[in-house]
Amino acid sequence: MYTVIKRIEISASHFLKLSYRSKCECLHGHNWIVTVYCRSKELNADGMVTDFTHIKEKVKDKLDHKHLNDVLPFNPTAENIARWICDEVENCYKVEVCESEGNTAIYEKD
Ligand SMILES: Nc1nc2c(c(=O)[nH]1)N=C([C@H](O)[C@H](O)COP(=O)(O)OP(=O)(O)OP(=O)(O)O)CN2
Ligand SMILES: [Zn+2]
Repeated sequence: MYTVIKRIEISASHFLKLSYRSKCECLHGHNWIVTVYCRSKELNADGMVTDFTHIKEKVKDKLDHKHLNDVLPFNPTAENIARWICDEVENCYKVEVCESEGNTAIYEKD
């Protein structure tokens, strides 16, 4: 089994729609750290699990310097973002989304 791990930094704003009062309902931004894990039993014809550059493009082109509420069709919590990235990237099985040093969400496929 081969594994590749790609770490990506993103600056983006968001606000959360919540069922309770929270400061996070107000527009604010983070310097997000996203770590994408991909794995495969076999390498492709190029000798890769998934190209690091393609992983970066999928995530960064869509999210960097964007307002996440405008570009994602769901409430942009760290958990939902991790799930969305995992579904977007070829061979991805796990994504960590860190919105600040103390706040990390992880999505992993079963
Ligand atoms: N489970 C989750 N909880 C929260 C999320 C989330 O995505 N998943 N997101 C937020 C907000 O985005 C907010 O920006 C972070 O909240 P909070 O930790 O309260 O604020 P700070 O980063 O400023 O941390 P301090 O400890 O207050 O310095 C909220 N919750
Ligand atoms: Zn936030």
